[in-house]
Amino acid sequence: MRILADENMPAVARLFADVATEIRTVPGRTLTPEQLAAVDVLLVRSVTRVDAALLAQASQLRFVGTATIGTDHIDQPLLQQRQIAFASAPGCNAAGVVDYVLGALLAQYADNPAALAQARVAVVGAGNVGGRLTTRLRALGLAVMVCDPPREQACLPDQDGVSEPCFVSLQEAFTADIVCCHTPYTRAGDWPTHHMISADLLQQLPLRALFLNAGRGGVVSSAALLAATRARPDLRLVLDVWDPEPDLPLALLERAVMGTGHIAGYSAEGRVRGTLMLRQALAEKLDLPPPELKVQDLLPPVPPLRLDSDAAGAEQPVAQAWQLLQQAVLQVCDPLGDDARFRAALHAVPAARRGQAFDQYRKTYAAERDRRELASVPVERAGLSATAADLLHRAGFAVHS
Ligand SMILES: NC(=O)C1=CN([C@@H]2O[C@H](COP(=O)(O)OP(=O)(O)OC[C@H]3O[C@@H](n4cnc5c(N)ncnc54)[C@H](O)[C@@H]3O)[C@@H](O)[C@H]2O)C=CC1
Ligand SMILES: O=C(O)C(=O)[C@H](O)COP(=O)(O)O
Repeated sequence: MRILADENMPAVARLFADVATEIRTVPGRTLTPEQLAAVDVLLVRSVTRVDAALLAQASQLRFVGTATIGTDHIDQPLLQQRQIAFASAPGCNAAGVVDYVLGALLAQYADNPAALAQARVAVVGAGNVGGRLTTRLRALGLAVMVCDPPREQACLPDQDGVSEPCFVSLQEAFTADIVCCHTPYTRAGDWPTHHMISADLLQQLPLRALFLNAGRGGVVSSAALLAATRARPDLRLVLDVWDPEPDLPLALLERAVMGTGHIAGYSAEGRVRGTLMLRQALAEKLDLPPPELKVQDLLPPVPPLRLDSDAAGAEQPVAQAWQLLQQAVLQVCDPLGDDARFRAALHAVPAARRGQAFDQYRKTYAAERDRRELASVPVERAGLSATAADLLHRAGFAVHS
């Protein structure tokens, strides 16, 4: 079986070696129809548009897998019509996105992290990512409302089987202090998300509200974000995804209080889990042996986190606990550092090479930034107050006594 994979697919050799006669890796953004001529299995990421043009010479193709949650880059009806099996990796990097959001919010409440607990949050799109985010924020004591009309109409419970008690409209979501957007990018259906969030809607946000998009850039146009922040300079934008990618307008990055290059889901676990899920799906669809390795076999163990509880000050247990949480989350997942590296990468090149710089930033991030999920990071309970240990546990850390 001949496998062609994106060069940024971690652990592909280890996971697919037993079922492949050949594994070739190539840059996903510039994949050509010729490269697919004698290929049985294609493994892609979000940067490869899998459509009729790309598959023009793929007469041998039996399976397409994308190691991503989003599937807007795949022509699924075409695959069905050509009887090519398809799999994505739903939920693979959802925990990583939630860690990123938590890090971004704690960084934005730098002076007084405990004040985050008082913020009213709206989560738009409450699937694998938004559902987990809602659970995590509520566990930390935040009031969270949820806007997800498809889920509301279908009376779908979240990934933990819980029915959402706080569904609101998009209009109402934009009365929150923090709006986090985690919808897919869709152009059809009852609730298409293409440019769903308008400049008018953004301008209805309360003073100094924060809008975070870690779903897909196309859900809100750059023009709308620029117009809204021109009219309302107090609004805070945290953007991980852009319209368009990779050639985003630098003017929008200048307006954002935090900007990163589509890396919210780039935890080491999330990326390896994505490849592993494709290996599992290939086994099921083509009746092959299942993979023998698990996520933990493919990653090194994580050393315990070192926290400086003295630096946080002990006079107020709740305030201290939030400061420790901020310290802990930002050590593991550092959106401020990611933001600085992103700006530096894009400013270092002329406009014509910005798209390449965007891709290079993501590639380097994935290869060099060993970002682990909070759930994999051990925290020693000794030396922590009961309040701090409890808060770290509720944030998702593996707190050990
Ligand atoms: N920035 C990053 O690194 C990452 C971005 N993503 C993006 O986040 C998106 C969401 O991921 P998941 O939660 O795993 O997807 P999911 O499919 O599990 O959940 C999406 C949710 O959005 C809801 N939704 C759909 N249309 C909506 C609308 N018009 N208004 C409100 N809600 C709507 C759906 O009902 C569903 O509950 C993905 O499609 C992907 O595009 C995912 C992972 C990483
Ligand atoms: O899973 C998704 O959907 C995402 O947006 C991923 O973070 C995309 O990562 P790449 O496939 O572009 O590396």
